Amino acid sequence: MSPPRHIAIIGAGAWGIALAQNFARAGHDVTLWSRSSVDPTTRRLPRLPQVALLPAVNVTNMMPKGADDTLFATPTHALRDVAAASMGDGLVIACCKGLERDSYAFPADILRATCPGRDVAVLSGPNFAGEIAKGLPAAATLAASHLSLAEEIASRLASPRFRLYASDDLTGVQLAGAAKNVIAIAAGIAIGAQLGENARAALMSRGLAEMHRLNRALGGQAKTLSGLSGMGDLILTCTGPSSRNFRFGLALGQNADARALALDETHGIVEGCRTAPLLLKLARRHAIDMPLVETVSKLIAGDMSVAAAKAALMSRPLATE
Ligand SMILES: NC(=O)c1ccc[n+]([C@@H]2O[C@H](COP(=O)([O-])OP(=O)(O)OC[C@H]3O[C@@H](n4cnc5c(N)ncnc54)[C@H](O)[C@@H]3O)[C@@H](O)[C@H]2O)c1
Ligand SMILES: O=P(O)(O)OC[C@H](O)CO
Repeated sequence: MSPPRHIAIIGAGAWGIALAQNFARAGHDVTLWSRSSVDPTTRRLPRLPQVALLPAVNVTNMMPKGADDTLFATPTHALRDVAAASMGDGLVIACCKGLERDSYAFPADILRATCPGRDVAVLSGPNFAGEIAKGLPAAATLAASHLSLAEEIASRLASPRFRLYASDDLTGVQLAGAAKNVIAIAAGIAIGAQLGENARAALMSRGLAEMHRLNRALGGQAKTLSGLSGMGDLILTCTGPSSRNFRFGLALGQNADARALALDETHGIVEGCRTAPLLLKLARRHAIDMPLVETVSKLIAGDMSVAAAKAALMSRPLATE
């Protein structure tokens, strides 16, 4: 085991709380920052009153300073503001999955801009927060600009319950993390609209093909998409009923008022809703065809019905694999 570190987690939603539990259990000194005020007597967070944190987690609404490592677990759209307010000179790790509006920046690019001079890494993989919080076994990719840096970070943050695999492919890891949420919405729609398991598998495979095309254009490595942050997270999010992206798609496929649900962040962020139109624009900038992402964007915007989406995707010109 590596020596305990002072770890700051920024963002006290499902993922921030789970990461705090994980690192506290592994023996680190953890400070969890919540933007809402915290009740110090119960150590419970007002937005998630059912969550009682391990005693080793120090909860604060003052931005922690002097941490060895700072992990950001807010939604992607909030990252720039909270990272700009973060203090210290230690490593910063993006744990959110998505793209920033207007800039189309991935989380690590946002951290590079807001935390100059600090090492930047990304943590991404098939990880439902609820399972991590319980200490169930899991694995993820830890990416940094150099493999040696990624390996060093992985070795000091991994634990017997949470294995970390090092990667130097920041682009591939982040593209996969952003895109799988969009494909998971498509998978949920297919199941919600009773289009069948064959349709879901086809959407996952063709979604992966779209991810490969954009990944190549952005300079990411193909092998990343076969790994934990690629296939691993795609499988989990498209098939795990606790995925919020999948559940949102399910509701949309069942004709429920899913758009209102997605915008209500008290049920947790559905990152794929924000990501879909941004990913489509990013793809168009690189002249990459992403018909599935385009279709999901239209469905989310209410510009297409599920029946029309099914007809459009099934009548596209036949292609090779
Ligand atoms: N939940 C998971 O299983 C999981 C796993 C891996 C990665 N992620 C990613 O982590 C990120 C966060 O997800 P989550 O599940 O914790 O979401 P969540 O909706 O449960 O929590 C989001 C947290 O961010 C805070 N927040 C929102 N806007 C903010 C702002 N402008 N400034 C400061 N804080 C703000 C909210 O108060 C809340 O505490 C997402 O990008 C998600 O894709 C989630
Ligand atoms: O609940 P979701 O759909 O945001 O997915 C959570 C994680 O990203 C799964 O790895």
